[in-house]
Amino acid sequence: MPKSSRLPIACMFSLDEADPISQALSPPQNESEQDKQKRDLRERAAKLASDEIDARLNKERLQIRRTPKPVKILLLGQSESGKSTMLKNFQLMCEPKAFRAERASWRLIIHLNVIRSIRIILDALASTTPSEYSQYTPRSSYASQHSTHSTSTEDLVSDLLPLRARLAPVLELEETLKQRLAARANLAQSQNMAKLSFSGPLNSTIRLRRANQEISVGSSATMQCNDVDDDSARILYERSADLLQLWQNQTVHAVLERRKIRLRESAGFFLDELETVTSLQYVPTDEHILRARLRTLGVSEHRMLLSDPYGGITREFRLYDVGGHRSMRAKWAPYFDDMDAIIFVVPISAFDQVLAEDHNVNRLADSIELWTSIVTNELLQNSNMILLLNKIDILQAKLASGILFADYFPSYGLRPNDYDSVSRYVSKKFNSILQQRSPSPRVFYCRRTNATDAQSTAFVLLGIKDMLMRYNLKESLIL
Ligand SMILES: Nc1nc2c(ncn2[C@@H]2O[C@H](COP(=O)(O)OP(=O)(O)OP(=O)(O)O)[C@@H](O)[C@H]2O)c(=O)[nH]1
Ligand SMILES: [Mg+2]
Repeated sequence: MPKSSRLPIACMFSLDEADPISQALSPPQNESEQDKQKRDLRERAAKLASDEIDARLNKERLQIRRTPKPVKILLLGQSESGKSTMLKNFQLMCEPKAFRAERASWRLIIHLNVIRSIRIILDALASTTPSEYSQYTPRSSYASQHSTHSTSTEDLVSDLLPLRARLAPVLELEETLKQRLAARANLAQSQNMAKLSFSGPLNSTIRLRRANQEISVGSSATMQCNDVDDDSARILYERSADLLQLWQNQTVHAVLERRKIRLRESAGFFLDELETVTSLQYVPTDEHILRARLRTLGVSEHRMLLSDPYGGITREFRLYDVGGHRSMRAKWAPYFDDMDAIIFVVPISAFDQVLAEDHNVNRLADSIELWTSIVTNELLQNSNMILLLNKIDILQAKLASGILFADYFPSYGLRPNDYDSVSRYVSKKFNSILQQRSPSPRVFYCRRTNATDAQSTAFVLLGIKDMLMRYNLKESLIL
């Protein structure tokens, strides 16, 4: 030990007797024996207190080091692939009470979804000339089973035109509902920015909406249905017979069929349940919430505490949901840093569709291109890649109806046009891109999902959660 360290404390800091610290640390001049003993006692007590504080700080530091890092998951994929629906499934699985507390808020969104479908129908009718109608022979099996209407031009004039006029108040409702929900979203967002609420020690969510859902929902008082919402619901209720008449009209189905508008496969489709969703007592079910369509703008962060059933360890999961529209993809990059996993959602049923933002681009081809850019990204090279081939229910229905996968992907060749072969082919395609293009070797984890089926999706998500929990725990022990 160097000699200087044996010097009295005052000497170690300064030899200058005019220095105020030296003066404060020096024993008083002419100190009596009694005062010296008192001073010694005081100094010993102070040292004891200081040692205790040090010990507590050390313990806390150790605890922080032992607490596993949060597991960070980024949901990626093109618009309408099902990212937000996957997030809803996570919430349903982890915090069902909070999820269900938001039920009432979803009613307005479902009403908006209904109005959107009605607008699509009325727009299609408006752009069809009376002479065109006479050529239509209904072919839809739905139409022939459910319709009570014939297809002549006279019927069109006597039925559809007055119907369109009667439905005008429903269309006017669209703007009112949008504005109301946007206003609430702003209010809820400012509240949520300030509020981090745990509803319990386990399986709870801190909802911190960084931004920008087109319309967001929440269970706060501001998001509850009120009298104004009841007025809108009443308009829909009063027009429900007209809505039903429109949806059951076989000319309508003939027009949609000829224009290749497949409403049943489109997002937020509720026209087959018009009576239920327009009833005054309507409260959305879990399934309806999963099927409701709400476009994401920007990025939102959702935190959940999840427990490991094997080790009883509780981990924080942070899920980031992004808007998948091409114009929003630039906002993803800041979230690439430090992600444990990417859940990449591909709407496999979209093999015969084009992007809403660019009608020259096939949606499945766009997903393949996007996947390539994600797996080759160096910032993400340490993230686990989880591929979800979603919307398998729609894929199955499409293939069964005779739509040929090979018509859109000629490389599929003469393989059977069935669900198993098509999904295996697509999965292999994504895997080969990962194996060939990833900067470092990575395991391919792929699942086929129908995100509107909560039970089967919960099973898939539980597997992902356990896998990530184990992986992340191992990583944090290495650290
Ligand atoms: N039939 C069916 N519909 C699904 C499935 N997954 C999602 N949907 C529906 O597809 C629509 C779009 O899903 P979202 O989860 O909002 O899509 P997104 O990827 O978040 O879209 P953006 O927010 O625009 O990026 C919703 O109406 C969902 O209910 C599925 O597996 N099957
Ligand atoms: Mg979304």
